Amino acid sequence: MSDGQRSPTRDGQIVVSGLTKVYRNVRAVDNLSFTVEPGRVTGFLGPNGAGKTTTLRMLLNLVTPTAGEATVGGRRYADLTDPLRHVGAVLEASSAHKGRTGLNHLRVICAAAGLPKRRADEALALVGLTPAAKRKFKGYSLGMKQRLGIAAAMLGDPRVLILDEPANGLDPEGIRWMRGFLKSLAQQGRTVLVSSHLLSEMQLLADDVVIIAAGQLVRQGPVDQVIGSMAQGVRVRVRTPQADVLTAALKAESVTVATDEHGTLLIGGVDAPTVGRAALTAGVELHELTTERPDLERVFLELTAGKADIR
Ligand SMILES: Nc1ncnc2c1ncn2[C@@H]1O[C@H](COP(=O)(O)OP(=O)(O)OP(=O)(O)O)[C@@H](O)[C@H]1O
Repeated sequence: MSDGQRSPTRDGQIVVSGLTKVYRNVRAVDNLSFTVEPGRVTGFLGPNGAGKTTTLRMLLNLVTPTAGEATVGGRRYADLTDPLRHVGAVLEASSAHKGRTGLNHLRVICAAAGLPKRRADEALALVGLTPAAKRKFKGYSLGMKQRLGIAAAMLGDPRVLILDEPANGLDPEGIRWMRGFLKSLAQQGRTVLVSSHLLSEMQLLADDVVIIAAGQLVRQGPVDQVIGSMAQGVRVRVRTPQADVLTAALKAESVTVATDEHGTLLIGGVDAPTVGRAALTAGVELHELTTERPDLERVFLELTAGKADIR
């Protein structure tokens, strides 16, 4: 890596260590520590108000921490000699001068950052916006604005990309494009840190997750491991007009039976064929019998339950 950026920390690795931000009466981020590895997409997840944006802003030196620090490749963002060449960031839907074309918008940034003009054309091509290069920003759709924001972040060909809710407002095709694009950046060995509320999308996109709630770390690790760590894994979902009879029949099998708000039974510790046989033996009519595997959404809701309050 250039600029003598060597350190015991791996190039492109993000290390957040004891990071804390206290506003007047709220601990927005509370002694938070985690690492983000290069070559992987890391989903940064948390309920509303968990402290995700504040953390990302501290990483980018836009907010001063009350305590702790965050480094990229062993250096604080403020200490990077040429930050745009190391870290690209997309914090909110891109804004630009309304009358300026997408290409000119990027050229202005290149000029200000001392980057060659051709990077504007390259970055536009990278996000598929070349056909709209000469169109004015005011005519861009929300999806095109998001792409332009990413193009701006890629101008310095950074090793690390940080995005806050990049899928916000995108249509399904836009979301699919974003997924492929971010995965390809990780495959090139870059570090990709993405905050999002869209848990089903994160399950498709992320290799690792960092889950926070109320400013604190709740869980960190590869998505598969985090899902696999669920106390109750696979469960059987049953709808029946004779829930009491089936529950009594299953008690003998020493299984756990819970009921959701619609009266559907959620049965743990047993497989679907066993439930089906118990129902047949007890003469119970079934309207649904399905095996439910844990997913990121279920894990997230279980891990952050009761911590999603507005602070
Ligand atoms: N500038 C500020 N002044 C005072 N409080 C703030 C400020 N910025 C954030 N907060 C508070 O800090 C907490 C964390 O906010 P933050 O925006 O970081 O959460 P978030 O996880 O990004 O939320 P969301 O998912 O809703 O965007 C919230 O309680 C918020 O009200």
